[in-house]
Amino acid sequence: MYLVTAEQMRELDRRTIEELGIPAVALMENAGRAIAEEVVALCRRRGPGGGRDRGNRWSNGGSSGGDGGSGGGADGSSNGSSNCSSSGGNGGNGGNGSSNCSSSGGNGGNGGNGSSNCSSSGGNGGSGGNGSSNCSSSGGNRGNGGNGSSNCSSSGGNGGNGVSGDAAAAETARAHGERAGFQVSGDNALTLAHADAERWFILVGKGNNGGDGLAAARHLREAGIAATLVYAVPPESLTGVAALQRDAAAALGLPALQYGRDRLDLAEGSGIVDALLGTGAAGAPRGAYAELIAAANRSGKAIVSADIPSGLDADTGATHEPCIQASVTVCLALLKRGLVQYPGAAAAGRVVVRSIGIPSSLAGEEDGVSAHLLTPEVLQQRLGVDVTRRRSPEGHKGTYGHVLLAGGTLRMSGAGLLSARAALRAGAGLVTWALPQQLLPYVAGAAPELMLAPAEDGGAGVWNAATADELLRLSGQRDVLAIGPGLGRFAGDTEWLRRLWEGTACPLVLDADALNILAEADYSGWAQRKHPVILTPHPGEMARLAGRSTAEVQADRIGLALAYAAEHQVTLVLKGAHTVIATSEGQAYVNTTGHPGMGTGGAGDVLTGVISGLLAQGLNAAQAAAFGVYLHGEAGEKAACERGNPASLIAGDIIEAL
Ligand SMILES: NC(=O)C1=CN([C@@H]2O[C@H](COP(=O)(O)OP(=O)(O)OC[C@H]3O[C@@H](n4cnc5c(N)ncnc54)[C@H](OP(=O)(O)O)[C@@H]3O)[C@@H](O)[C@H]2O)[C@@H](O)CC1
Ligand SMILES: Nc1ncnc2c1ncn2[C@@H]1O[C@H](COP(=O)(O)OP(=O)(O)O)[C@@H](O)[C@H]1O
Ligand SMILES: [K+]
Repeated sequence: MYLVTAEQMRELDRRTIEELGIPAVALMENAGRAIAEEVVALCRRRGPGGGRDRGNRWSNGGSSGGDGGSGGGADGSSNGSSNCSSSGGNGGNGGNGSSNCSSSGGNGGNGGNGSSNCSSSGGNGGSGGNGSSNCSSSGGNRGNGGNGSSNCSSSGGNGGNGVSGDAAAAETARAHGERAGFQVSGDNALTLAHADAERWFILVGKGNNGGDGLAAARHLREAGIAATLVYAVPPESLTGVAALQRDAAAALGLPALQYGRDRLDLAEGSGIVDALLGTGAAGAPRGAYAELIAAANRSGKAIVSADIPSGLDADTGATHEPCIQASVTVCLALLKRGLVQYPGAAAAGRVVVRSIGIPSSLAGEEDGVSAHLLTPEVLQQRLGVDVTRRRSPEGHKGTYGHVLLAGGTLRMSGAGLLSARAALRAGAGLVTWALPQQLLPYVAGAAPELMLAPAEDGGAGVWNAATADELLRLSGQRDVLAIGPGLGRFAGDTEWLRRLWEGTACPLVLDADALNILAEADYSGWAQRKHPVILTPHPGEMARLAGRSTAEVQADRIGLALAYAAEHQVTLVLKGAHTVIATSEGQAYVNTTGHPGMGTGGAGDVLTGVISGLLAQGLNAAQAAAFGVYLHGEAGEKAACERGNPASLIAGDIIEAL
């Protein structure tokens, strides 16, 4: 899935309109319809008069996708769960909003709604794979299979009718399904059993985002939902296609208020569509926009944002003050970068990407820069990774490469051990851990699968500059050199690292203090390497490398990672929630796996080992970095699930879950 900036999106809009001849108003009409469908889907999920429904999932397509975080359910359900293997009992819901699960709904259950990376199956009468992605799913008899799913192998059950969620609509579908030869159904995506209990306020801005909201209001009216327009500016100031939408809404008699002129109490409604600011916004919301955003957040009502939450920087994920805190963001056409980086990702709630007639095939790399959400499809199709990690039947340990790890000191021996063990679990055939001599008695036997290469340390249990010769010698027979976990700093470390940088004929992975050494060196003057370098900084290390503050790094992670990787011709892994991988050729990948439980000492050392282990097996730098980050996050999710409470997750658990 592509990730675009506001400017790239505008260019795709322009090309669709000018080169394909699709009228702008048709795109807006589709946008409005998509937003209305997601409002209906949200109303179904929460029931009449429900409160806020905030979750955080991406899904691509269907109006019923992504029930993440809805919590609670019938017998044997796993709603809102993640990383679990579950099965719903009779009448249960299996796997709603789940991720990385194997789940199956029992009789009458729903299997795999909004799930990702799942194998799921709905039982009799269940729904399989609604809004899911990367799934293999199947609905049972009378089930709904694969609505809005992408990249799925899914099959609906007998009599299924592509409808989901709403019980009344499902009942209608069943009735029709049983009448052979004559099947009629209404517009199910805009059908809501309790529509008359809903009243939505549509906050309308001056630009095309406001136009989307106006179109949505008409479609909501069609679904029987009362929609009241709230203009942030005098309606007369709207222009172009947004003005067309304004006039259509007025002709239909939709009630309209103007902020600051008419009385408004958002608490009187059951939900809010935020169509104030989209990709055309510049800077922090001003005047009436800011006041409406603050009032919407205060109201406690569910908010569905059109395209992006108003107040969000669509490119960076930075949030202005104020910024809408949405339950659902209906992202139009292509996923905006700002929706996948924090704090924007949190402000967006659940993100649903809806197609509106702008072909994604138009998105390309004309300017040499592109960004993608890191999914199994991207790993396989764009990066050419065999995600099954198949082993050759005739393979042996020599087939899978040999990692050399330089790290660990007496005070930080665990970091080296974690890295080395993770490299083994990632599938490297052999791993040698080079470490200061004095550590040997303490770590010998801690991982019997490891080979240890003690380096002379003068009895202090720390590294010294003289060890470069020994490391150069050892690296001659190894496939990758990883430096950093538990390394510490020492006299002459800059020259030590320069010698390894210039003298090794294999890929290098640098982490922890190796990055701090690099940050202090002007390494642009070092000899160019023939073999790739992967840097794996956390935001603090990135700040030192880039000479910025940590806050500046976090303010535009994708942009900074791309710029740094291109300038220094390295593969960069900027760690943290939704880790960014940037390649020297101008590609960025934003990870989709991981868990807050991974914020624990040593988790990064494990990642270094995983990436090194993959490099040793012959993956190239981009493949190893991206797949390593993906697997590491997936293992973290699994380990968090297995621990019961994610707070108790420790780095070693991630290794065991690999
Ligand atoms: N065919 C298409 O084009 C399609 C477009 N689509 C939709 O259009 C959206 C982009 O629309 P857009 O470019 O009109 O900009 P948009 O975000 O509505 O706002 C701009 C207006 O807001 C104002 N303003 C700006 N910053 C402000 C601030 N900080 N505080 C206060 N006001 C501020 C500024 O007014 P000004 O200050 O210049 O008078 C300007 O007029 C996109 O996100 C998607 O939803 C889809 O329907 C697909 C088809
Ligand atoms: N909230 C989170 N969500 C997902 N991954 C996380 C989160 N917090 C930390 N991580 C991951 O855990 C690892 C922590 O690495 P790092 O900070 O280098 O730890 P250490 O230096 O202790 O080894 C990184 O891979 C990071 O992406
Ligand atoms: K918006």
